[in-house]
Amino acid sequence: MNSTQDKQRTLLIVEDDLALQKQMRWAFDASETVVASDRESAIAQLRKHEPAVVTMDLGLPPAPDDVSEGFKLLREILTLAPDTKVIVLTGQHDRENAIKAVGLGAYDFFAKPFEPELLNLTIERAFRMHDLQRENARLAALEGSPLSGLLTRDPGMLKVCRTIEKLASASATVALLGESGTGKEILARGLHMRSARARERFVAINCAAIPDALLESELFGYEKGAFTGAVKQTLGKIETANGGTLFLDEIGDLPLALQAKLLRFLQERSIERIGGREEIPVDVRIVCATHRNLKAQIQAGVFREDLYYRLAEIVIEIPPLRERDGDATYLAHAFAQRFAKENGRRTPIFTDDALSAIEAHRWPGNVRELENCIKRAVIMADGECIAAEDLGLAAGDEDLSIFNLRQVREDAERAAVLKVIARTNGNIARAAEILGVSRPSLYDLLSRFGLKKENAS
Ligand SMILES: Nc1ncnc2c1ncn2[C@@H]1O[C@H](COP(=O)(O)OP(=O)(O)OP(=O)(O)O)[C@@H](O)[C@H]1O
Repeated sequence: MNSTQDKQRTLLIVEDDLALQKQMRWAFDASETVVASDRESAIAQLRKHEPAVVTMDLGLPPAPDDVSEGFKLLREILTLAPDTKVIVLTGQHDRENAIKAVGLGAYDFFAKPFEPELLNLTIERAFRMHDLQRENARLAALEGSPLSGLLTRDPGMLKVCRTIEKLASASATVALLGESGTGKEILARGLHMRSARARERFVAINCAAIPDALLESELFGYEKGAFTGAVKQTLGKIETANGGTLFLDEIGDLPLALQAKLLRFLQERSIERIGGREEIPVDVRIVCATHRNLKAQIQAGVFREDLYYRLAEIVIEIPPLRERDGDATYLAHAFAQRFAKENGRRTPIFTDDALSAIEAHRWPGNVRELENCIKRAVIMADGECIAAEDLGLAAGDEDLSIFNLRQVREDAERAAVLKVIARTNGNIARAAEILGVSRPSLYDLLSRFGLKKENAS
């Protein structure tokens, strides 16, 4: 967290006049300043420090009297880091180039010689604008989730959402397979809301939560007097969902006798209430879900194969939370914001060790477990921070996975180094520049990964 904040306050000064460079560094000491005196070193600094704001002279070596090198640098900065706020310093009567620079995407311009106080104000404003844009982008990402109420940034999960969107208009029966708490119901609702049936009802029934003896009447309904206690005619969930979508959760727990009855309904598309004689046509779209392995259940003889093929016209596998890149911390922030708002509190900040613990935990209960964990932490946290101990996650678990995370980082670093070394044909100076590290650091990495060449230059 802190390192990101520091980065956001970094100012890059590109100035070839070393005396002026020093003066500027001194004048703008409210920010972390880094300097460069030509285009190449400026780009290297940009990659390394990711400054939020850059001030740059348009006249840069090798032709300080010309603006072409300056414009080239401006274009490169805006291509590499489009959010950077660039303030261009021009000659006293150089309106034309100033306007051109702003046209290319510079944030503002200033004529030289400048008054440090005035330039400082513009720099401050640029930092604020940068922060605001970041915050807006973050909020937009929160709101612009692919399906209503579903938050994710993981490519695998985004793909699932796109599939759901595509399938919404079709009438095919969809089976959602995934561990408990992975969001199967949210996805089923998303499918319904995006379909032509959205104005009709979405009816959910959890086959595992209702005793077998009651499940039949819950699904199919009954006529008055059908059995003791049947005091009035009652519609079942299937009929209630007529015109809309029926979500059969935990379908793997449906008893065999009811499997036969459900299969008949799927074939005939009509039902008979318990104790009734009438065939009632029902038009529903079926979405079912289970955390069980249906194929294994078929093998074991507890799930009908013919029903499986009726239900699983399209199968969507939902990845568990531990396999979604970055989603655990992303969701943790979103839930903390939501629960804090609901409790009239300020959104707490996660400490670094809390974030590491969230990343490291395996989340066997998936998003539901994470949601409950953050809800409790928001209530338990004393101040404005959520620390690792507020989360109450098992410590042993953590250590193991931190080891794994390190491995993941190391693998990613190794892959990046290898790729850049290959691209630059072994040119260490160039590779270090692209990777945003110093040459000695790159040598260290090469030897750590056993990639060091004897005569590396
Ligand atoms: N990607 C997500 N973004 C936000 N909230 C989510 C997400 N996935 C799940 N949730 C929330 O987590 C909880 C569990 O989700 P849901 O009931 O859809 O899971 P499920 O897979 O159907 O679980 P089960 O198999 O136990 O019925 C719900 O409160 C839901 O709102």
